[in-house]
Amino acid sequence: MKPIWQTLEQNYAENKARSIASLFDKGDRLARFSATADELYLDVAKTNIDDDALDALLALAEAAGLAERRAAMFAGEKINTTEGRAVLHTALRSSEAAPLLVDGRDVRPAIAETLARMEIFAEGVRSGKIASQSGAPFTDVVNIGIGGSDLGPAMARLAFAPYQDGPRTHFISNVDGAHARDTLRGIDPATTLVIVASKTFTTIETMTNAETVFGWLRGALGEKIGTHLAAVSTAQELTSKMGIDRARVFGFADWVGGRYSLWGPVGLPIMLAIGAERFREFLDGAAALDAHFQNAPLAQNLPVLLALTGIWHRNICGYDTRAVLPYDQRLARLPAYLQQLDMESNGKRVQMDGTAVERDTGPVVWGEPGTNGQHAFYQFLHQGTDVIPVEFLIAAEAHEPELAHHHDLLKANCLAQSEALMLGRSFEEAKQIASRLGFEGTERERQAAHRTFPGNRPSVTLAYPKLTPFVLGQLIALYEHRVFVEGVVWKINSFDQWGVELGKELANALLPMVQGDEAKDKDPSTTALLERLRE
Ligand SMILES: O=P(O)(O)OC[C@H]1O[C@H](O)[C@H](O)[C@@H](O)[C@@H]1O
Repeated sequence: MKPIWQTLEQNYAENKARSIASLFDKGDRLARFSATADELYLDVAKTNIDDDALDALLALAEAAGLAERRAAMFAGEKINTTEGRAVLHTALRSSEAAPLLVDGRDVRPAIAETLARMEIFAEGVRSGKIASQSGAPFTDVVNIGIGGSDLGPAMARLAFAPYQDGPRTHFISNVDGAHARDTLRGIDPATTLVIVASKTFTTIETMTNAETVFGWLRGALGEKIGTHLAAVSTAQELTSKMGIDRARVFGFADWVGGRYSLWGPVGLPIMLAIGAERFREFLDGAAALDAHFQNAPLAQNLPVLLALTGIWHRNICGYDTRAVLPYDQRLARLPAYLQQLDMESNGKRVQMDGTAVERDTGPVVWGEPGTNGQHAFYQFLHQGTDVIPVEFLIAAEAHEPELAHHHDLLKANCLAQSEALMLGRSFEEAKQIASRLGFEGTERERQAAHRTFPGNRPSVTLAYPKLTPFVLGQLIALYEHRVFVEGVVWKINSFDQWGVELGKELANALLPMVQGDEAKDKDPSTTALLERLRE
């Protein structure tokens, strides 16, 4: 593998200062540096990756055994080796019939049965057949969950606003009582359905919020609140302990990672909001991308191209972060969703075999919708001392035909930003601008320096016809597989998350001290903070 990394490093060392725009002079760059998968179009041409570098990156993926690892994942092999689990979120959206065995048992019947139960429940609630205690239809759904049991449906809820024809959906995740209090304000408990979503059903934030929200329901409905409850979990026995009727519990298996779980019961709030048919379209989009990932040649494979671009920027160029900038207000929560998907999956420092990683792994992922970001941090993107590779997302068409002029502005801005990042503005051009503004002599030079854009800053663009359920399904699956491919090249386990455990343990130990016990065995900084935070 070494020579491939060296080839890439050498390529970059020789071409670091080359203009990205000049790469378009040679041959049909776009034919190689763009690809489509059903409704998605990916353009990675505005990067400093040339033909030789792309060849080497593709060789890197091959040498890492990508094809075998991919086959192992889809076949249900236990590739999450620290937890001894298969990784089969793809099975939740698959319509294939051939048996898929985990520990010798076909997992497909249970998936189909749960999806059918979810559909009956969701359509029952939406039609009013499954109603509140008083018989009135449910008007609101409150989902209580955190991390993977929150971010997916919360992100999709915004994305699917134009399709929302069911009850309103609300999300309580943070253990901060303010989240529960502010979310419940203005909602009527008499017509609210509460879903407790937790893979493990032990997460302290979710259990605490559930007790609080149950109390809120009891205050309005009396002790019997069962008709207002549902649960989503892998731990069915724990849901019964909380008094949730088995018929209202939607289970899934431990081979669905929390941050990969919105395709199954964790997606129940989405199904309630947009209906079973639209939810199936969402699954179909993801399944289409799964098929593309498995079958398209690596050089035209969207997740592979996106991952290799990520590896180039992270490992070869040394960029620490990547910005995801959706020019789509309804994808406002996509960056937060991707932070968990990407950073919890690939924020790792040891390889599968327990030895230290050889290269930097996942970058910081962050972002905000365009055009809002333009008026906040884009200054940094264009003229800051760090280079930040950017990923733009844009739809050809909006859901508001009567506001088409808004969408035209959105598109023009998105394209302008990738162009400006790549082309920049030379000192010479800036001097002409300064002249036109009336500056002369050294003041003209000084003003021009501030108005110069270095350019040569890379970006990729994902374009799609319209933000439909099918397209969102494709998009999310694309990012999932991108994370997978990067993880394979880095030889890490993208499916565990041991890094979240220590804080949880220490919080348990600190709770009694926060509540008044003497601070014991704590460093002076923590002890002083404990004193200060006591009410
Ligand atoms: O769904 P739950 O079991 O409640 O877990 C919620 C979240 O908490 C954990 O700490 C993990 O880091 C996340 O991956 C998970 O999604």
